[in-house]
Formats: sequence, C-alpha cells, structure tokens
Amino acid sequence: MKDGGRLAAAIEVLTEVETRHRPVQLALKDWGSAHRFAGSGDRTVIGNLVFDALRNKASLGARMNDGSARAVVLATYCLGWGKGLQALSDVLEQDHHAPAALSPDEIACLSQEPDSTPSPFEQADIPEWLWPHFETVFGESAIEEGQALATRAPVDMRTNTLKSDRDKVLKRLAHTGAKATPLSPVGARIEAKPDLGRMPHVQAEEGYRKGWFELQDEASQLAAHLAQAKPGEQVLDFCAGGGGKTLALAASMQNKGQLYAYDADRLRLAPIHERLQRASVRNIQVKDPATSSLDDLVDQMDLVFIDAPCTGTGVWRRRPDSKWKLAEKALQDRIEDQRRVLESASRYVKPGGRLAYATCSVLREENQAQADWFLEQNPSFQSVSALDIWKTTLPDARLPKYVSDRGDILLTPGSTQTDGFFIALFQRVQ
Ligand SMILES: C[S@@+](CC[C@H](N)C(=O)[O-])C[C@H]1O[C@@H](n2cnc3c(N)ncnc32)[C@H](O)[C@@H]1O
Repeated sequence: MKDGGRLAAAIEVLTEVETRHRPVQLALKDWGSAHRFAGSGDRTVIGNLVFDALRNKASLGARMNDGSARAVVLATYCLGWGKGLQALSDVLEQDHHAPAALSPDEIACLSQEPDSTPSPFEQADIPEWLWPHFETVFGESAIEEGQALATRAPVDMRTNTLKSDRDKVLKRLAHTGAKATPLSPVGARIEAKPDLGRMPHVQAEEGYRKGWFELQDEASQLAAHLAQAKPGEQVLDFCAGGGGKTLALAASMQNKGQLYAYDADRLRLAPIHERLQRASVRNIQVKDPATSSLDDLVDQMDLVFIDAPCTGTGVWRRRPDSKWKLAEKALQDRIEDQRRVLESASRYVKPGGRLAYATCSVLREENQAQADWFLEQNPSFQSVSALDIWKTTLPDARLPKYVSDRGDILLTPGSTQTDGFFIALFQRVQ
C-alpha cells in the first residue's frame, strides 16, 4: 500500500471508532481481517495514524476547524508527523486509493497558524469537562501534562528477579535498543519510535517466554516497589486483576511468605495462572471470588495492596480512545468503587500492618481526596510517607515533582516519563 491508501484506511477505522463506539484495537483488527492484502508494515502505519489522531484529536480538530476523522488524520500526517503540505497533497493526488484531494479550507488550515489561540483544554488535548480537574492537580503545568499524556508511550519491562537480573535482560534485549529505566531499579525501556516506526514485539523474545521479564510500565513497578513487600510477610493483592502487581510483589518477597491474589471479577483473574507459572511464583494462593472466602485473612495481613479500579486517566498514552469516552458519571462511579474497596481491603490489615493504595489516574478525586477520606473515616490508620521510602530505597532516582504534604506521590508522563500513577501508604496503628 502507498500512504494514500493508508490514510484512507486510517480515516475509515477512526470513523468506525467514533460513530460506532468500537474499541480501537478491535476496529483495527477487523479492518485487517477484511483487507488481507495489507502487510504488517501497512497495518503499523495505519495503527500509528489512528492512535496519534486520537491522542491529539482536540488540538488537531481546533487547528482544522473540524474534528472529523478525515480532518484529524490528515492533520496528523501533515503536522503531527511533519510530512508537510506538499507531501500530503502529492499523496492525495497521486494514489487513486487515497482520500479526496484537499479543499481550499483544509489547505488554509494546514498552511497557517489559526488566528485565535485554542482553548487550554484543546492545547492540552483533553476533554473540556476535565480541564478544571487538570488545573487543580497540575496548576501552571496543566497544558504540559495534558500534552505529555498525548504522546506515545515507551515499552517498559520489569525484570523478574525470581529468574533473572536486569543486566542479563538488557543484554538479551540489546538488539531492541532497550536501556535501563531511570527510576525503577528493575526496569528496562524501549523508547517509543516516531511517525511510521514499529515497536518490537517483546513477547516473542525468548527472555519473555522464559519469564525473565514482564511487560510493565515503570510507574507500576515503582508503586509495587514503594509498598515494600518483604520476604516472609503475609500479603494480599486485593485488586489483582491479570496479576501485574501480584508478580512484582512476589518478586519483592523472593517467593518467601504468603501472597494472596484476589479480585472481585473472576474473569479478570483468569490470565494470572499462566503468568504466575511463567514467572515461577510459588508462594501464592489465587482466591477465586466464586469459590473461596477471605474471612480467615481479616486482621492478618502485613501488607494489603490496592490497585484500585479507576478512570485510567494516567494511561491515556496507551489507550487514547478511552480519553474521549470518559464521562463525569464514570468518575463518580469509580470514586464510589474506590471507597468500597478501601473499606473492604483495609479490614485485612493486621495491627501494625500496611495498606498501599494506588490508581492509574491523575485526578485528585481518585487520589489524594480518597486518601484524605480514608484517613478521616479510619482513625486506626495513619499516613506513611511514600516520599520517605522513595528517598531511602531509591537513592539514585530523581525525586518526584508531585508530592502531597503527607508524602503521597503522583507520577506522570510529563514529570517522570512514566504512566500517570498515584500511590499513598498507610499503617494500621491499633
Ligand atoms: C486497575 S485494575 C487491577 C489491575 C491489576 N492489579 C494489574 O496489575 O494487572 C482494578 C481491579 O479491581 C477490581 N475490582 C473492582 N472492584 C473491586 C472490589 N470491590 N473488590 C475487589 N476487586 C475489585 C477489578 O475487577 C479490576 O480487576
């Protein structure tokens, strides 16, 4: 395929996502199945166009005076990827599979800066209703943080220290350009490639199959690290889902002590078994909500980890379609879910034990406000500074920018080049 056909395909897929509310990965897959002649290189470019158009939909829509799929895909190619107006015009005119040639209005928008400054939410590439929420959290950096959430994410991996070490993983992945992550002591990173670039499929690597590393963003690695699960402890991962944090906690525990993985949704737990096996985790009991109870764990845990259900505003780099689907009602629902989870999970912490609360959201309502609420409701818990643990256990890592008075930490793409992630720690004092 030439770029003209790829642009047409990207517009078709994006239209499908927006008008029929199809998840972007599914829409891309369906397009691929219906167009078998397209090679893997074509699919990569089409996918990159669709994802980048979604990431920058508000700013490109403002620039084009038109938020349609055609307008934002053409603007992605011309402006976002820096191909320029001439190259875009040539591509549209020389390929009969290409979308229609540029209109005079489109040429005008693509060739000159707009007369008026776009609104802050458009510059930040976030939904309008979320702008005040971003301002509350980030103040003067709100546009910058929104823009960082609209960039491509790297591929981050966590070394499974039960089976390997970071040097060995980096050596094995040398051909991919993987480098040590700057903050997590067990992380490896392949930087995002620009424009047409394709990211390597690291799950096909021998090291992955052997369980030497897991795919995991550096922020998630740091959240698990800050919880400080220790060998010999009794630890409950209360929202274990597919087991990303469970595996990191197990590695910290060096397979010693007892780790329990629970999730209210048994379907979400399903992938955990295969992952635990590949990673050689042995000190674990998976608690299926349909068949097992946690009653005997009440007041028994040294550490309970809550990777709470949330709006996912911190992972928009990876799921840009979710950015435009998020509704205020969903935020309210997640706030209620989080309170329910905090109330239930905290019952398992023993006197003197710890509770870790994490979300992949950047919104105050889901983060600091929930930590405030929990402390108000539960006088038997007090706050523990995650920042102090960062300082003592990550002495070489730059300090995070967004830290609350209590020492709760918010990581962001703009400040730590990670996903957006919040972590607060508590200790049960009585
Ligand atoms: C952010 S996801 C967890 C991701 C997972 N920890 C990982 O690292 O792959 C949040 C999880 O919380 C679970 N959840 C939601 N409400 C819950 C509840 N009341 N009790 C336990 N788990 C709950 C959801 O099913 C979902 O799997």
